[in-house]
Amino acid sequence: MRVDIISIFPDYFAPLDLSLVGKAQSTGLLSVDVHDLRKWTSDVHRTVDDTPYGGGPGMVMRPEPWGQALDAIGPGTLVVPSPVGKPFTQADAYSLAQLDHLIFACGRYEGIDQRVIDDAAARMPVLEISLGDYVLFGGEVAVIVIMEAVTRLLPGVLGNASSLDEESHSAGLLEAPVYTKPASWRDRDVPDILRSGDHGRIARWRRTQSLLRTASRRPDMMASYPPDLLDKSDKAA
Ligand SMILES: N#Cc1c(-c2ccc3ccn(Cc4ccncc4)c3c2)n[nH]c1N
Repeated sequence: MRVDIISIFPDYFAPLDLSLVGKAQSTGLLSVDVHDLRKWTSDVHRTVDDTPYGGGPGMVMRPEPWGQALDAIGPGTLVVPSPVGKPFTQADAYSLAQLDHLIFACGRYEGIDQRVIDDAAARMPVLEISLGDYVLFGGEVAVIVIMEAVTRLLPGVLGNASSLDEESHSAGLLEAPVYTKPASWRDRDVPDILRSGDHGRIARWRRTQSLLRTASRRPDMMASYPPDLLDKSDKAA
């Protein structure tokens, strides 16, 4: 997978060289290039913003530098983090992980001139994505989140690919609680079932915990969980 990131704060993406994203790059599963939008400005002040037509607070990102940047880097699938985007989900991460070339456009100020999105959409797929219902300063942190969610789904990145199957949001439910040694810590013991060695019972216990946790914390997920996937034993949970 090839990833290009365009931002006025390219140094923001240094963390992508750490952890598994960095490993994915070193093993050739992923190539990440970060571009400074100001590279495509032509004035002495390298201006990327201007006042909004129609008035209003703040500044808007000028279309010209973005147009030239996307002409140079595209085509690919353009991902634009935005407070008005579609909420990002694990399903979106899976979809993005199938693609060959992602281009992330990191806006700042009050956003990017709408004509940049419209112009790009005429020659490549454009996805406007929101992390959630709160307002950030810009798109950079969203790109780091999306990059982490997508990269961990690339074949070969996670040592134990089966861990993807049962983790939260992949199976449509929240995952069960996890424990490790010691068996007792501050007078709190690991549930006996997890130390029983009975993998069938352990699997049923985890399923029950997953359902209980999801019902308690995310009734919205329970409501959209396919009823036919709830078997008889679950109904007793
Ligand atoms: N993804 C995502 C986001 C953003 C976000 C993303 C890109 C930009 C570029 C500029 N801003 C600042 C801004 C723009 C418009 N209105 C208010 C503030 C951004 C916010 N905020 N909240 C999210 N979940």
